[in-house]
Formats: sequence, structure tokens, C-alpha cells
Amino acid sequence: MLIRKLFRFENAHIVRNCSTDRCRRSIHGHSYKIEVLLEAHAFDQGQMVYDFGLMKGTIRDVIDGFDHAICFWDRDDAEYIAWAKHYSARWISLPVSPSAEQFSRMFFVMIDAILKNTDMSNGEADVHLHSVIAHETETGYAQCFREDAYNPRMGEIRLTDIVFSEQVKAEWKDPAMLDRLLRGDRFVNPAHPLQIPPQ
Ligand SMILES: Nc1nc2c(c(=O)[nH]1)N=C([C@H](O)[C@H](O)COP(=O)(O)OP(=O)(O)OP(=O)(O)O)CN2
Repeated sequence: MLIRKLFRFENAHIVRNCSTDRCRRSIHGHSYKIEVLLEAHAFDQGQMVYDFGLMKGTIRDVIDGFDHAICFWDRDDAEYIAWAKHYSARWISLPVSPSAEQFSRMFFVMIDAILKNTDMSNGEADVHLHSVIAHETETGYAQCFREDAYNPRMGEIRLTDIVFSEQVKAEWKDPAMLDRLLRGDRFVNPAHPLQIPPQ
């Protein structure tokens, strides 16, 4: 079974080398919608694949890091990158170009790492990330599956190569969240007593 949670943010970019002239030479923004699809073949104790509320912790925080920020490919022109960093407190440097396709891959890699580093506390069985859909506009989206996220032919995305500005990190609920993720620290979901005992 699949479940899906939708997140939204506003973000600006240029996508170099693409066919659309407005897109490759002019800074423009999008109201992104990110769909996170989780899959499991058994339920937790609440008879859910994964409680939607649990996705409003670290997963929501990392996605919200992109809100009101400018994203640039770390191979872009050095002068442009310096300008973006100077004039925008919130910026993110990416190891790949900020196309919808690469956004979906990048979020897959980040959310996959978060879930793999999370200690489940409510009997979740085999919940895992199925795919991530990045809607760039009302009419265009990209969907990343596991085989896309780690496909070197699409460019390698290492967590260490996604660099968030100090302002972005300071606005996270846990400003050390990324460092903790990179160190492999565990994220622990809250435990709670059951109202109805299991059969
Ligand atoms: N496959 C992709 N194609 C394009 C991407 C992309 O990320 N992946 N990105 C762009 C631009 O960012 C552009 O702003 C969005 O393109 P488009 O869908 O053509 O935007 P419109 O606002 O013109 O959409 P309409 O709904 O058709 O008016 C270009 N291509």
C-alpha cells in the first residue's frame, strides 16, 4: 500500500543548458509541490503505513529548508554563485542542476537517509520510501523512484554535497539536524502507550 503526503515551498533558480530560453538565462521562481510516497505491506499499531504526523518532523523540516531560498548548481558561474550568496540569506548549493528531475532525486536521497536513520516506535513493519514527485508548475512534474535516485548516469547526489546556508540551518527546528544526519545519529520517533492492547 502507498500513502502520500504533500509539502509546498517557494524557490528560485536558473536551470542551465536546458532548451527553454527563459529557464536557462533568467532567475525565476516556482511554487513547488513535493509529494512523498511511502510504501508498506503491513500496518503499524495505529493500522497505518506511517502516521502522517511523523512526516511533519525532520522530513518536513528538510523540505521547508528550500522555502524562500535560491538554489544553484555548484558548477554555475562563480560570480553568479557569489552574487546569490551575497543577496540571499537563504541559499542552497546543489551538486546537480535544479531541474524538477534533480529536485525529485535530491529529495529522495535526503528523505531516504532520514527514514533509514529513524528508530520507529509504533510497530511500523517495512515502511520505506517509494518515490518522490516534484511539481515545478501546475502542469509539469518529475517522479523519482529508487533506481533513479542512485543512478550515476543521472549524476551522483551525496548528502555532503548539498550545502545549506547558515540562515536556512538556523531556521530548522533542530539547526544541527543535517550534521546529525551526516554523522548517522538516530532520529527517534516518540513512543506512547497503547489504548487498546494488541491481539
Ligand atoms: N523536463 C523539464 N523541463 C523543464 C523544466 C524542468 O525542470 N524539467 N524546467 C523548466 C523551467 O523551469 C520552466 O519554468 C517550467 O517550464 P514550463 O512547464 O514550460 O513552464 P510554464 O510556466 O510555461 O508552464 P505552462 O503550464 O505550460 O504555462 C522548463 N522545462
